[in-house]
Amino acid sequence: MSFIKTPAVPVESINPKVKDCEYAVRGEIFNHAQRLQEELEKNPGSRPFDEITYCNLGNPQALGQKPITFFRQVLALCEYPALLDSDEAHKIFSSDAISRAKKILSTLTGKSTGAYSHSKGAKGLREMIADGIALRDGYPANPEDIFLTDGASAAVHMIMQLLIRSENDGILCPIPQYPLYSAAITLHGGTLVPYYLSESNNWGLEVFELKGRLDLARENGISVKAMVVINPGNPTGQVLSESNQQEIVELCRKEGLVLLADEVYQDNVYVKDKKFISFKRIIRSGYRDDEISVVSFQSISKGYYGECGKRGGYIELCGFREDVKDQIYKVASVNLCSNTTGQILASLIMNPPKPGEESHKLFFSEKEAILSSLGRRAKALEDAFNSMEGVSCQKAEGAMYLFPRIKLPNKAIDAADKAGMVPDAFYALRLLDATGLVLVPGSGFGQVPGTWHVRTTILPDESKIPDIVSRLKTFHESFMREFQD
Ligand SMILES: Cc1ncc(COP(=O)(O)O)c(CN[C@@H]2CONC2=O)c1O
Repeated sequence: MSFIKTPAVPVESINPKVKDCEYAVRGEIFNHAQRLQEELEKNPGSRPFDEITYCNLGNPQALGQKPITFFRQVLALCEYPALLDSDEAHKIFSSDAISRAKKILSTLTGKSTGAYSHSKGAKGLREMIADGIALRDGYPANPEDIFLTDGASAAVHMIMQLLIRSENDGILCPIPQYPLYSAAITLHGGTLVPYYLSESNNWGLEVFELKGRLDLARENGISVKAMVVINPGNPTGQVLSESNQQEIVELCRKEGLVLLADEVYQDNVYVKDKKFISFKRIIRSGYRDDEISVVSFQSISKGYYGECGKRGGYIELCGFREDVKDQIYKVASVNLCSNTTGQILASLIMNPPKPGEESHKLFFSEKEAILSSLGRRAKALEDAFNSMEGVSCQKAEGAMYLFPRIKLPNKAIDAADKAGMVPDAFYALRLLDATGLVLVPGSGFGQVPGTWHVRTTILPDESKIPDIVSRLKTFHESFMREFQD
């Protein structure tokens, strides 16, 4: 019997779009961290640190954040409905969790989380989400324009698949950007059209920069279909001003661009002088449905809920014609439906307990404790970075990240070059080897050529922040001494 000598699927034979796409958040530095973690488990004490601290991923519950009690009580009851009839239930679960679970189960096909739901997501859950959007914005939302998805990532892929016909179709993306967008555009065969956020303007979005990039792409034969805006920003942490949002909407209207409004950090605003305003609200307060098309993205992975592993989220469509919405529905139908746990959580984050309800007091205290702590951690890390030689960090107004700029000495850049590495990846790797802290090189998000950054999350437990700051500073001082020009 002849054995196959060559791999059944040689890498040369796979889709080049897959080979071309990159996703730095779980890239080479992360892989090295995994190796170090295995080494530490085998040989404790083998490194100048006891544990790996993953600051590469916005994964709150991986770093100790507790889930919201009310959300988990409702989920538990939905997953095991027999509890609803037991006397024990009322001793463990709040009455509003029990009533919410009964209401949710009544919206599910077969009254079971185990059944396929409608391909847009259970209609009753979409109605609850629509109510939450209307309460947030002060404008109605149509449940038929909401599609529940297995996280915002799946939603981004669905929309890129819809918009991109060939490499001649371009998508305007912020630089730095969350690399889901560059990866999705590559995977779907389109062209990323960059527009640079202005670091000196606290990562503000300048319309003349946008227009210049748009015109340049069009001169090069690119049909620019859409524009991505991430607000609050990842990795930059800015919260757009309402006037900036209005400029963006007007530009999209004038230029016929679909606005892709990634708002997964809408519950993560830490500064008093900013608040989250949805693009949906901006549109509804000044535009007709036939003037602009907007896709709003939401996720259960962020905010104060951080339910990343449950994979839930939604898109809300505004200003799309029925024949296009039918195409989106067709694509959603191919995947049958998103998972029902994620659907339930999406309905919960958009309809949390209200004042006066039994669970509201506990819910509110849990939510405020998480958000105020995130705000303190953001400020502590922002101040730490700004105290370090050659480092400047913009205000972390929202989201879950900091993106400090590091002015690396030429000697460090030469050393990186000799190691065959991009300078900020060289810095991040040296930082990891010295401290166990996993940060992502700014080059993984894009940056103005010749500038170097790293991205860290603000997620390690607040009690660990002083030690993290101390490790960052000690490493940085040693690195800058070693490579002093
Ligand atoms: C701006 C933005 N959009 C979408 C997503 C995807 O969210 P889902 O979990 O709903 O698919 C993320 C995840 N944030 C990534 C994951 O962790 N760190 C990050 O930068 C994100 O930051």
